[in-house]
Amino acid sequence: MIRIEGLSKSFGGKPVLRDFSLEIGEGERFVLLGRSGCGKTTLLRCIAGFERPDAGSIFIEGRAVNSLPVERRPIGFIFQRHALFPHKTVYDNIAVGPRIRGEAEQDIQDKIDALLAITRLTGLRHAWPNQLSGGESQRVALARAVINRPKVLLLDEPLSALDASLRQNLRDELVEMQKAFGITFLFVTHDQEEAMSLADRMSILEDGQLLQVGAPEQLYDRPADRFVAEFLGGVNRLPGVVKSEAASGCRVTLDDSLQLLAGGELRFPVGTPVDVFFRPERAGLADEPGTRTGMNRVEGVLEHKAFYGSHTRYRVRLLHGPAVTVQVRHGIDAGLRVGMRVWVEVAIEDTLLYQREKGNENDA
Ligand SMILES: Nc1ncnc2c1ncn2[C@@H]1O[C@H](COP(=O)(O)OP(=O)(O)OP(=O)(O)O)[C@@H](O)[C@H]1O
Repeated sequence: MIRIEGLSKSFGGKPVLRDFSLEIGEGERFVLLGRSGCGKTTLLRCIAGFERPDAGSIFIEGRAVNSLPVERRPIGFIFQRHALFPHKTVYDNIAVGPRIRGEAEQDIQDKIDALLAITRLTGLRHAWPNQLSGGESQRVALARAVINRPKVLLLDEPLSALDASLRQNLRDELVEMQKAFGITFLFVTHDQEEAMSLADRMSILEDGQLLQVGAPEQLYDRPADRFVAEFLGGVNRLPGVVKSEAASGCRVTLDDSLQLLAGGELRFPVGTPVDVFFRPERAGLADEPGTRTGMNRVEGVLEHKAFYGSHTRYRVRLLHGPAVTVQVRHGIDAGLRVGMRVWVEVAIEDTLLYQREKGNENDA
């Protein structure tokens, strides 16, 4: 549905997008995650036609749109600061597009009635924008963006101005509406949780290019590089050196007396300075060394405990290494007390390996 080939865009000689390419399938929800200023909005503005790329092509349904003006592209957009017309009611705000195109008033009314029902705004059709909550105005913006039945909807952090609980509800609603309308979504955000919960596929934009494209679970569980791993959630990082290769992965020494087996796809030659990564919630804690196979076990002292309702986070000072964080589901950690000797357990397959960053090679 969307194909972008070799897109480049600079501002004042500073490259923002560099030879950027991406394909998004029909009806797919694709989320682009990136930190502030990485070029997310610039990309959407190029696709929508507000910005002219320096190089590259944009195709929608196989048709090149580079030379089409904004209003001729089959695209709807919702931006972070959507502007509803303050002196128009909800109904009239949604009707703006079809009225400009000269559609019959009865047809417009039928379309808006259906949209108001889907967006749960029927009771607010005569309300004014200043009478709406943040979530309601965002739903009006959505109805307004999709009334022309665009093939593609571009969403630029549309939920970021809302508070956390509302954001979560609206995310679920957005997914339902996207399925109901059958529209292809390209959603950009700097919020990793939002990205993962919305996406069929996602990617991270950094330095004007994509780091890894895939399903959220794939990026989270099998990050292609350390930047993706760190961007998508908490990680423990233990510096070490590759000692030997084993059938199930690389054996890494962290300290003369501590070895771990890392089972990710990334393997490095013996002697390479590496970082072992594992996520706090993929680790477990035990008060005695367990016997299950396929696990790394590291001994330490439980230093700190914080209860979060659904889970508890522990800080464990390793006997032969730094402190690590372990997150355990509530109810399965009975009996663990600060000061105790414990064993941190991480499955070999959840123990990932990345080459140490330049400049930190002597960390271990
Ligand atoms: N019209 C412009 N003129 C000059 N520089 C610009 C222009 N638009 C964007 N930039 C610069 O390009 C870079 C990328 O901006 P962009 O708005 O695309 O980032 P973003 O990832 O959407 O950030 P945020 O998450 O903060 O909205 C920034 O450094 C920004 O200052």
